[in-house]
Amino acid sequence: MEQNGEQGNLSQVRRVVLVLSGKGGVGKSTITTELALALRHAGKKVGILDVDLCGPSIPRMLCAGRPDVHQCDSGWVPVYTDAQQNLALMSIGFLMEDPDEAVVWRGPKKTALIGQFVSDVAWGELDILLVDTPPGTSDEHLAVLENLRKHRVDGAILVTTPQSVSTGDVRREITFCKKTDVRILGIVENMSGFVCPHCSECSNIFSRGGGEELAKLTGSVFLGAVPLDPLLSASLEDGRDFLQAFPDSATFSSISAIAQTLLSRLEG
Ligand SMILES: Nc1ncnc2c1ncn2[C@@H]1O[C@H](COP(=O)(O)OP(=O)(O)OP(=O)(O)O)[C@@H](O)[C@H]1O
Ligand code: SF4
Repeated sequence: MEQNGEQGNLSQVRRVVLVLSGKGGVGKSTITTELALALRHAGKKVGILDVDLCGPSIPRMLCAGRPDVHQCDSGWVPVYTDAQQNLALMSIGFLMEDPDEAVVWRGPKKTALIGQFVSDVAWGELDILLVDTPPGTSDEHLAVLENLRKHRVDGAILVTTPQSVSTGDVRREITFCKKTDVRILGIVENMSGFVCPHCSECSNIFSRGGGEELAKLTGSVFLGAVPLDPLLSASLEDGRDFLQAFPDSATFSSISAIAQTLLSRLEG
């Protein structure tokens, strides 16, 4: 593919933020999607780069389907999920004919593909690009970092659940960020309490507050907690904008507050 100069495709992207989690299923893609929507509601021009090869779920959450992606002179053209073109998405899933094929790829093939993918999207002007990575820490993460770093990486958000805080997965992420010199913008505790679908009362079915405690212990910032909310999972299944549909919910307030704290961290 014709290139647009060194990392030219990211040259108009003001902030680049990685979203990491110690293990799968903790809601990393959910938090990426909801933060992107909250930032867009706050008037920002946002992009999501979904490099989760083994489970590219963001297109489903944003109801983007499997579009034919096109190339222009400067790279792959992202898919816009809104009429105003304020939320751009590029998923590695768009480029795979068979979504199961990545499972059998060997390490070098994965890292080469990810490296090229990161460099080859024609983002245009963006306030923030959120990068949804695979769970854990791997060579794929290093390939993402190496390629983004030619332009910039402003930091990482770590997503955890109350239970995984105690298993050490998040600590490994923190060590990864420290070793690779990536600024930790903060920790998000997801599935923190359960919102009753009948009365909207939030109950703590698991322990709560572990993310905040971990943030204190490791000298990181606690960005906030998001409850397990059946209305949120239903919205994600339908590809509906939860923040637009439920602006009075406590979950809406939590997500918006996290987005605001993130913005001030990026400015600070
Ligand atoms: N706060 C929440 N409230 C309701 N449902 C949630 C919440 N967070 C995540 N989920 C649901 O949990 C499931 C897993 O979430 P998600 O795909 O975001 O996890 P993940 O960490 O990105 O997983 P992986 O990286 O392994 O693909 C999804 O079906 C999502 O809808
Ligand atoms: S929180 Fe209230 S409405 Fe919901 S299940 Fe419990 S008692 Fe019923």
